[in-house]
Amino acid sequence: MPSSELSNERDYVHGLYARLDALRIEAEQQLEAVRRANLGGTHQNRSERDAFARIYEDRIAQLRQVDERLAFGRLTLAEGENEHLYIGRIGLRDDDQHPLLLDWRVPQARAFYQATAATPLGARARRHLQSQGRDVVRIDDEIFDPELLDADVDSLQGEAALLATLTARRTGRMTDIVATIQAEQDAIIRSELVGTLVVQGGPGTGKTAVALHRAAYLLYSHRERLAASGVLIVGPSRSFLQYIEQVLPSLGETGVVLASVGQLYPGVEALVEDAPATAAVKGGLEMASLLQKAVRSRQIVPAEPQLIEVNGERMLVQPSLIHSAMQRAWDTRKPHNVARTTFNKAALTALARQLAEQLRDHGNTIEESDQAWLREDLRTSYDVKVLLNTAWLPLTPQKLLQDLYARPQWLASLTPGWSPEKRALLLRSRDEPFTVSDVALLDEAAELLGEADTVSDAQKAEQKRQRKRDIENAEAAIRNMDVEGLVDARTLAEGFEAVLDRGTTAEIAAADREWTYGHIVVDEAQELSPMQWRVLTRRNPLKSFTIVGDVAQASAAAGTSSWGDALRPHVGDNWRLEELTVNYRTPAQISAVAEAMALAHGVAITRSRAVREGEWPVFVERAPRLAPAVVNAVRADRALGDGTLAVIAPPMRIPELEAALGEAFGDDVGVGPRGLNRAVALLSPQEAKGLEFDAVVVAEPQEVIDEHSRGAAALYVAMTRPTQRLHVVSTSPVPEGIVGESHE
Ligand SMILES: Nc1ncnc2c1ncn2[C@@H]1O[C@H](COP(=O)(O)OP(=O)(O)OP(=O)(O)O)[C@@H](O)[C@H]1O
Repeated sequence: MPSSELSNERDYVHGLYARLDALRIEAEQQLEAVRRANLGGTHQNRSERDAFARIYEDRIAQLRQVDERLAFGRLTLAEGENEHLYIGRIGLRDDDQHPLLLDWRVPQARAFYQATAATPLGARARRHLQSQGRDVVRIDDEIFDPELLDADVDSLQGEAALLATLTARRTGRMTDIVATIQAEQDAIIRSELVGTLVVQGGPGTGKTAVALHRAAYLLYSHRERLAASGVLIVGPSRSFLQYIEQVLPSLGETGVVLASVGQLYPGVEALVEDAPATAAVKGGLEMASLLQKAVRSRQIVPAEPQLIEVNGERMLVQPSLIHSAMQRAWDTRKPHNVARTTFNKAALTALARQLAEQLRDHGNTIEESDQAWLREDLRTSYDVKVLLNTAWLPLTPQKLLQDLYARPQWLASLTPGWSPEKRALLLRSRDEPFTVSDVALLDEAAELLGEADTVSDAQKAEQKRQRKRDIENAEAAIRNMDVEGLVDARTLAEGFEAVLDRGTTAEIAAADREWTYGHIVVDEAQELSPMQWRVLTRRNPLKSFTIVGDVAQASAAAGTSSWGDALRPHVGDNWRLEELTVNYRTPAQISAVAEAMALAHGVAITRSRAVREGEWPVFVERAPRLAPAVVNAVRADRALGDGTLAVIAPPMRIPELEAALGEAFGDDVGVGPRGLNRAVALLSPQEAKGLEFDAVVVAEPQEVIDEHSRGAAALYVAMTRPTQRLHVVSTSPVPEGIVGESHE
């Protein structure tokens, strides 16, 4: 390759950086000007100024964030004025609005990711630019037009650029892959917004990466539609969210709600997992009808007539009076707490009628106009309160669930077909914290119970009106400040909200159980239980989903082994499937051992092609005592190379390993999500889901398998986390399929 080509690219990219710097300086000056501007002292003016200041600050931050790998590709098109298109992390134009760099998400950039020699999509050649700091250090070309050169085109694009990324050391945080997105991945990222898209692929095939880039792409290309409703990204655990949270800002996207399945019910943060058998029961659809029965059973018609006293007058209330009032409430088909208002009104009217008749019978004159005070007497009567509350008590989801778990007789009366053992799985004391599986049940209960008061509805309506006013104000401010084009009114309005502490769309959405999102991305979706799917479909009535996962990795007891089965109750057969087939994470030697183990244990894995060979074999160590052997394995690994390391062990083994590793490596060791910022993370297979590390030590593999019915899948997950080295340490014979070398 002529070196002048490299120096040409270097010059061009330096030009882009000059433009980037100029834009940043301009934004800094504008920020200064806004801060200095004397807009008068009104509240509105101040919030406008602060919102503008925020926008400039965000813009400056964005321009700084894209400094690394600003431009990474070039497409050569037909000869002419725009022969070369440069692709990068953001779009840049010169002073005459002529494009200098295209944002990776614009339609013209598609060819950069998808062109092949067979279908060049209008491109004659593609060039990958690799940079160090602001300098281009290497270029890789693929030629599609034989006129330019006869070349052997590999099916993986930009091989050198890709391999350089894949072998780079991991930091404990995921990074973006904009520069090296592969064709099969790009097609998924740009797939249309509507409908349900399922992305199936083995470990390390880039499902998470693709899901996050798709979120960024959708927010960019459907901004109008999605900015107001927001995008929800659901992951399996807090550690996973911590791992991915940096990726979206680096893609220029912030208007996204990230939540683990334990955080989907506002106000409850569930961190504890149930034992697998309990999780399986709680995740099953029969819980929906159980909760429905539970609510209904709290609407109680008394068996006997009830004697009450109202202002000295004794009344015998017949069960039929209560039943008729209930019927009126049931006819509304409203949730329990909302229908209760109808019940109370109907019961009070009937009681007032009965009281009036009784008083007349006792010789009093009761006019129509007296009905009002009779009702008031009844409403404030202690006996009436007790009578109506006993029949129809207002309930919270938390209380309903706690009662259900803490009252064995009530549970038994609701579940005549269940065995005592099955019921025992749900029983627990009232003060135990809610678990991850409880979150979907709380949500279901909230749906059945409804809001007891309408204050929140009023608040929501006011929030909506306020948002509309904000947008109108923003439009006016944009006209006044003469900055049309820089920012749209919605973004500025978000700025007002943040400045005035009203919360951004994302914050409001996260706090509102009834919020409906424009799109939901679900990662590790194979782990979701049917009850959890119900929560997500309620949050997404348009059913615009991106669902990524691997049914072979399903290790949760209530997870799924078939997308059709999992999705049928929610979207029927209206979903489309895409598959990813290339493993970018795990070297071939490690994948082969993990796959052999999985196959030997009947796990129906999706085979994938590993993109690279590793430098090391799989290390397998049999030892009499676990903790010292794990410490040795960590030491042996550190001698081979550095980078991030995780010890993945059955939950029961974590305390002894924490003690031993802590003694050997001190503060370098962190347990659970905290470990992601340390040199050595100690995790359960559940916590390791979706993550990756340079090296992994799997402790007691047989115990991982034996732990529950899907233990082999959990072990498969653990063994497919490393990007470089895998060590297996065991005090018992290693499970079938695992072969390797000793450290010695
Ligand atoms: N096109 C690409 N260019 C560079 N790196 C990539 C590419 N695709 C995937 N990767 C990298 O491969 C690794 C695995 O990707 P990711 O975590 O998205 O896989 P996954 O399919 O979600 O895996 P698992 O099912 O095991 O959780 C990540 O480090 C990711 O950045």
